[in-house]
Amino acid sequence: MTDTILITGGAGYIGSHAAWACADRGYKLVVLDDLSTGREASVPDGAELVLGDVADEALVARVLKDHKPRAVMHFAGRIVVPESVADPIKYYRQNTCATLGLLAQLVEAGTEAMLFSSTAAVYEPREDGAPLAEDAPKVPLSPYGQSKLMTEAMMRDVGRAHGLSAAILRYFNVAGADPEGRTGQSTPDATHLIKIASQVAVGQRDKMQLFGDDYPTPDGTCVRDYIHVTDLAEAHVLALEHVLANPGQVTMNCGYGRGSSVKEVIRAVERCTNEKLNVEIAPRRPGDAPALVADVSRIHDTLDWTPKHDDLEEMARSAMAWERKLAAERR
Ligand SMILES: NC(=O)c1ccc[n+]([C@@H]2O[C@H](COP(=O)([O-])OP(=O)(O)OC[C@H]3O[C@@H](n4cnc5c(N)ncnc54)[C@H](O)[C@@H]3O)[C@@H](O)[C@H]2O)c1
Ligand SMILES: O=c1ccn([C@@H]2O[C@H](COP(=O)(O)OP(=O)(O)O[C@H]3O[C@H](CO)[C@H](O)[C@H](O)[C@H]3O)[C@@H](O)[C@H]2O)c(=O)[nH]1
Repeated sequence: MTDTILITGGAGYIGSHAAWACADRGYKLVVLDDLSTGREASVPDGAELVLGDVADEALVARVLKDHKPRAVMHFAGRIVVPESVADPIKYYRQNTCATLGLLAQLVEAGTEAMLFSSTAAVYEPREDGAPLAEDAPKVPLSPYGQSKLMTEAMMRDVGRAHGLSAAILRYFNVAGADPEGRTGQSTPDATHLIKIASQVAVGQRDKMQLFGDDYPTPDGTCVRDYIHVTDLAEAHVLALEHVLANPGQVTMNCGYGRGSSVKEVIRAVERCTNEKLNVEIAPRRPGDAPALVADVSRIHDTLDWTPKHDDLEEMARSAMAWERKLAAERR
């Protein structure tokens, strides 16, 4: 019998890519999403979309009873770092507390496994940009990162006590869009570098800002480990199959283990169009870490995962194609 997977936030950027990856693999899907930042058209054909709040425990209980998913991939949540600094209650409520309710319902329903979207924002950034292994010190700079770290702790305790298997996936910087153009990053006011630079490259924005060129990094701009969302989605399918076959808990960084500076990203986007982007040097953005690069030993030791899109230009090209598609839809 085909396994059913519940995907919370499956209409969102990363969740919809993971949903398509699961659909391509033949899983039956139920997506629970309130469409607060998600896009209904990004949900794979054939997946059942339940409109609602993941914090609504009665609704979650009903979905679990009706569909009996073998596992849940939990993407739903709030993701804007500066907003979390201004409104921490929202982040602890919608990320941490909502996930506590979800965990309670998963235990009640006897669901086998849960995958959770965590983040590199849980780590204490290193000044030297050295790769961060999963056991590196955790000192989140924002309530967003803290809300994710608290959720990780809850998952471990609940998993241990009640036999809920768990894969905690700490994403580094996710970028790009589905190469088949089925989904992409669709939030109108997204703040992510590759999305913004792609919008400038396709003429949807006049200019962009580069936040800080005086960091203690090789070219003075922040360094990040950018991972193509399609490779990340594939890692989810493999992590799902890993925890279903090997009950227990695993925490894995998701990145390529290579840092790129903001200037390098901008140059990669420029190479896609052979045109200079209009970039303004601006002050540092509060809360930005100088460098965040993943140590990816564990994910490679654990999963048979071979990234296929490890290329900044490819990320930028797919993001640009998606921006053009979104613009055409708006016309
Ligand atoms: N984008 C990144 O670079 C990044 C990096 C690290 C971790 N993450 C994590 O990955 C997950 C997905 O991020 P994303 O970039 O796809 O964001 P997104 O905003 O595109 O997706 C979130 C989805 O969840 C839905 N949602 C939000 N709150 C909900 C609620 N209470 N009930 C039901 N649905 C709800 C939204 O409508 C949306 O479809 C988040 O948990 C985020 O913290 C993202
Ligand atoms: O218009 C822009 C946008 C970004 N940047 C810079 O580009 C780098 C990357 O910024 P992003 O906003 O793309 O990504 P962040 O590293 O801030 O954060 C992302 O990755 C984190 C993990 O590393 C968290 O998970 C978070 O949710 C996710 O948004 C930063 O130095 C930022 O200052 C610019 O210079 N100009």
